[in-house]
Amino acid sequence: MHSDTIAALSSGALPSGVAVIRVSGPDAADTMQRLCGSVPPERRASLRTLKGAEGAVIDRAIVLFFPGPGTVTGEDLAEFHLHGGRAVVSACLEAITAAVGTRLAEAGEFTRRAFENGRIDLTEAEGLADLIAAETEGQHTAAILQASGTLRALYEGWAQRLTEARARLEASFDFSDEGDVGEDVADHVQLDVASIVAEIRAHLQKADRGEILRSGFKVAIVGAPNAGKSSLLNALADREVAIVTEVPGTTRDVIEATLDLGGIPVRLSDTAGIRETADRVEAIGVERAREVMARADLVLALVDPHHGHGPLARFSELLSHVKHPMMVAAEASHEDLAEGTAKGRRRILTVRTKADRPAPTGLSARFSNEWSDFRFDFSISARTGEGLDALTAKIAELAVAAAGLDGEKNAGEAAIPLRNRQRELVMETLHILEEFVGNATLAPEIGAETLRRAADTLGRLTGKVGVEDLLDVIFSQFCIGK
Ligand SMILES: Nc1nc2c(c(=O)[nH]1)N(C=O)[C@@H](CNc1ccc(C(=O)N[C@@H](CCC(=O)O)C(=O)O)cc1)CN2
Ligand SMILES: Nc1nc2c(ncn2[C@@H]2O[C@H](COP(=O)(O)OP(=O)(O)OP(=O)(O)O)[C@@H](O)[C@H]2O)c(=O)[nH]1
Ligand SMILES: [Mg+2]
Repeated sequence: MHSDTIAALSSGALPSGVAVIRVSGPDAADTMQRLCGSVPPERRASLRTLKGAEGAVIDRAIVLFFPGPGTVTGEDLAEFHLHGGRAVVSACLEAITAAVGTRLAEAGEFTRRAFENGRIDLTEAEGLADLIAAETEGQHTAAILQASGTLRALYEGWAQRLTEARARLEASFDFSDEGDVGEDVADHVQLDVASIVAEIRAHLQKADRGEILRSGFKVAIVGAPNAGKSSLLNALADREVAIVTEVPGTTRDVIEATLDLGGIPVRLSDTAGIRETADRVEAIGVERAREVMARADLVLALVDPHHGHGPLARFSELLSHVKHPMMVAAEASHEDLAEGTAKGRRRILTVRTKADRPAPTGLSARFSNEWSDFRFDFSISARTGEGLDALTAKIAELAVAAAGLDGEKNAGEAAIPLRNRQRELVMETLHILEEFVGNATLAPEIGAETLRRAADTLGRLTGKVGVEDLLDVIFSQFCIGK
């Protein structure tokens, strides 16, 4: 338990309709007494006139007192729901911190106390941080699950089973001269640990989804210069994010816009038109376009068949820069293209642009002929909006599927490691357990020690084991007042 009492504005930017100041610690009741003249009935909203040291009225406000340990922080907690003016709030904070032993809270300090007092574990604290940062429905859902303990239950469950397995192994040392008994136990423990390993592997496979929920589903808009890439970005973002001109080679840098599609943050990157170029700046842009394409979860390959941006073979060459095992448009069937990720490849959608313009004739027909038989996934016009809804719906569908929000509804399965910290420790646990599984020659004493290390690593995930060094990093990422 802490001996000092902390206070902070826990609501948002001022001025606001109402501002909430929270006070947590042994002097919370005292603070209430000083400012209100009495401590209101526990856990009941009460209207009080708050006064400062000299008796000046600070505000007439709603106040609440929650006695510990049944509170968010596990300590006595006082709340002042004030009129949200800057002077009101600063006068109130000043009056609160006038007492010796009461000070302003640091970022994340309320949540840190909740953790230190055993009200929540580290994964739940991380879930709370994500909950506050959540901007889309998908992020919201994942954060709620994590804040309410789905990861905790999973990791504590594994740690528990490992501890039991180790206990059985250790008990078997004593029987080792009785031959069979020891071997029998060892076999069973091997089976148990193997099934935990399988569960951990399945859990880690969801890490990509966590990454998508946290940092967004990445969509690269690529194609030859002038294909209409920037126009598509602007149309989807519904604002003029990128410069559009009739000059091929207009876009040189990567331009990003984030949309909320199906509850998933979708990060669109408009890129420089890909071509051989002598222009140094444009060449760098083309290189960046290739990098963006290689990292994308989805590639939108745009073609304006009116333009002589080269034959189908060049388009294939373009798509060959997609990092995953290659699919060449000229060779791949339409179905192959559409089934991109289903076969473990990056997904590519081919998009014909400028659908509002009449079919090409004359000179340009020479180039477009090649495309007349090509079956595009989508045909759009940034100018008229034609086809944009269908394309958007497809992107949303793919983003939702990639984030894994379309299937499993039960909480255990939906538990996704969202953070690098979580992924790395789960990975470490897996590697330790892999030393154990299938290693029949391992001496039981060493096996038991291996299981202990794995359980400890899980303990670092939930914060049960040696994480002092981590706490400053984790909690400083919160805002003041949380
Ligand atoms: N005004 C206010 N609103 C808030 C918070 C707060 O601190 N103050 N919270 C801050 O994060 C969240 C709510 N979190 C809370 C968590 C536990 C308890 C609590 O009193 N728990 C007790 C009793 C539970 C019960 O009555 O069922 C307990 O767990 O023992 C209160 C709020 C969001 N809204
Ligand atoms: N008619 C018509 N013109 C379009 C459409 N989309 C884009 N354009 C025109 O095509 C030209 C090129 O558009 P951009 O969006 O700048 O093309 P880009 O692919 O970003 O080109 P770079 O940045 O040079 O690689 C501009 O003159 C646009 O007005 C469309 O749907 N219909
Ligand atoms: Mg452009």
